Amino acid sequence: MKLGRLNHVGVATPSIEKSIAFYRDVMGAEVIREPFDLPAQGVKVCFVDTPNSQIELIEPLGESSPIAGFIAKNPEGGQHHICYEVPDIHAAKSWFEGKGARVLGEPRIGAHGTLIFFVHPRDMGGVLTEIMETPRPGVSH
Ligand SMILES: CC[C@H](C(=O)O)C(=O)SCCNC(=O)CCNC(=O)[C@H](O)C(C)(C)COP(=O)(O)OP(=O)(O)OC[C@H]1O[C@@H](n2cnc3c(N)ncnc32)[C@H](O)[C@@H]1OP(=O)(O)O
Ligand SMILES: [Co+2]
Repeated sequence: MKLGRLNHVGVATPSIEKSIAFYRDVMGAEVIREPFDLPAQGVKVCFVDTPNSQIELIEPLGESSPIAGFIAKNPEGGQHHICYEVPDIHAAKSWFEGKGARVLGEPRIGAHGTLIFFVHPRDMGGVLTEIMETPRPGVSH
């Protein structure tokens, strides 16, 4: 497998509204997209565009949010994961499993509307890693 484009850096926050204000007023982010809920993934999401990638702000949504534990340990929030693009999500899943890495669950639809999965941080040098199928041109995400 060839290292693909860094699609986004996931940043967990207890308050997406406060984080939007930070990226707008301190970091000078021009375009702030509207936050949206991803109940199936247990997060509220807001993408902040950078010149060459995105910051994905994520806030726990619901009791069983997968980031509730992270926010409990890091009440101010913090860098949570990184996401790379791949051309074929299923081939990528087999690749990581073949390398003995723990793929967390089956591929599912992520915040860009394409299939994603996560690889356990303990198998990735301590970095929770999201793998995402590259959005198809002309398909809105
Ligand atoms: C999918 C929508 C959107 C998108 O981009 O499309 C998103 O990205 S949503 C992002 C939120 N969803 C997820 O993160 C799903 C995958 N994550 C998980 O399944 C869990 O967070 C998991 C398994 C990585 C950790 O679960 P939990 O926090 O409940 O377990 P522990 O606290 O026991 O942690 C186990 C072990 O991992 C270390 N850890 C936990 N979180 C992270 C992290 N974000 N980065 C690095 N390391 C992390 C933790 O310190 C523990 O280490 P240990 O040495 O065993 O103590
Ligand atoms: Co993500």
